[in-house]
Amino acid sequence: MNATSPSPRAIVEVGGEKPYAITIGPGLLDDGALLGAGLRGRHALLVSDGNVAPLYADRVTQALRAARPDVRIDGYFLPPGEASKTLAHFAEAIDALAATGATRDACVVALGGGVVGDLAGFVAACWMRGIDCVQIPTTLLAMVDSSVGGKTAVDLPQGKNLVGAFHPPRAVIADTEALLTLPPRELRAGLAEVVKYGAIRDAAFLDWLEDRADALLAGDDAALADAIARSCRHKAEIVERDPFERGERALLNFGHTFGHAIEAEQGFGGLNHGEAVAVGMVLAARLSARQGLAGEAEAERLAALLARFGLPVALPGGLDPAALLERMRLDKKAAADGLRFVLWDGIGAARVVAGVADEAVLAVLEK
Ligand SMILES: NC(=O)c1ccc[n+]([C@@H]2O[C@H](COP(=O)([O-])OP(=O)(O)OC[C@H]3O[C@@H](n4cnc5c(N)ncnc54)[C@H](O)[C@@H]3O)[C@@H](O)[C@H]2O)c1
Ligand SMILES: O=C(O)C(=O)C[C@@H](O)[C@H](O)[C@H](O)COP(=O)(O)O
Ligand SMILES: [Zn+2]
Repeated sequence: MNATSPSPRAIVEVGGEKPYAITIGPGLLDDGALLGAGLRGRHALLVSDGNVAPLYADRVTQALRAARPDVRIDGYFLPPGEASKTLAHFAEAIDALAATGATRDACVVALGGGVVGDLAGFVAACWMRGIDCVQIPTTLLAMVDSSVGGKTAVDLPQGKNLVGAFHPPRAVIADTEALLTLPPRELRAGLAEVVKYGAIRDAAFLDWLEDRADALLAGDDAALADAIARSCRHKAEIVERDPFERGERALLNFGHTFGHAIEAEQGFGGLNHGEAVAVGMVLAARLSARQGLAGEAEAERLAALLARFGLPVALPGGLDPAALLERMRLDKKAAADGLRFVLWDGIGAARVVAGVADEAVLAVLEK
């Protein structure tokens, strides 16, 4: 590629009441015009974490300053990891917005993985009842899932994402070159959410993932860019029709009733989100088989692909099934009449199922 030819970019449009674009490609972190297009006012708060900020915060700040010298840019950096997605860090970020004098046209710029994106998005949703948020995801998981769709939240010790808001971003800018510094464990975690799209609604995508597994694991740019764009198209199609999870959006929660219970029961310091979702998807597929909805062989095919991606496919030791079941009662799909699970009729065909007996859930957890 020479200096005059533009970098290859994919753009996925997310429609709905507040439409926005997801731009995917290499070198976007230096594109001040693209990054700065989301800034309406004179204040921006760059939210990042202690791993990502030393790698990318200066580059993004410089690109923004070059494009928008009139904007005051301050930073708020979290300690890395799920354990930072708390009300305490939310309050610190809010204090940073107050200190910067952010007006209602200010922008929160989320530079990092899903932890940064969820927390920063929630900060943007709450400051003066809602200001702009530009998502700049730097993990595969954040590029394929968390930066899109406007679910923002922090965790409580009692459970995942229990305090949050729906607040769609103004723009999503995914620089695929950021994946070059991503630790392999985090790349694998992102692949779990990629597999999810195949599992819930696109059997052909699951075939493609099986074919391209080695390339994806090796960090092949073209395979990753393709997987990101395909995943974003799936998520965009769902969230533009059902932004507030009144219906089909719940399918994106496949594996999450189990997964979130695992993360909370481990105090947000055990499996990471993608890993917990991998285990959760296998458990949901096994529960589907137990309920007579799908065959055991399909659950094993899913488990085999996830294992090939180096993801866990069985409950970690030391977790009590009864305690996990209790955790699930705070799942956001649960209602007065009990738990709801996303199960499947087979690969590519997920649906929400109510009325699953506790005994069936415990049997799958104990197996
Ligand atoms: N809002 C949503 O729709 C949605 C969807 C999926 C997941 N989530 C949330 O996302 C979170 C998980 O996100 P995650 O997997 O990105 O985890 P994360 O944000 O903790 O990032 C993983 C690790 O990678 C580091 N990192 C990030 N980018 C890097 C880079 N380019 N180079 C080097 N290191 C880098 C981070 O510092 C961190 O240590 C969970 O809290 C989950 O609940 C939200
Ligand atoms: O966007 C969605 O909707 C999802 O469910 C995507 C999930 O991958 C994500 O982990 C989400 O944060 C879970 O939401 P929750 O409502 O179960 O907290
Ligand atoms: Zn998830």
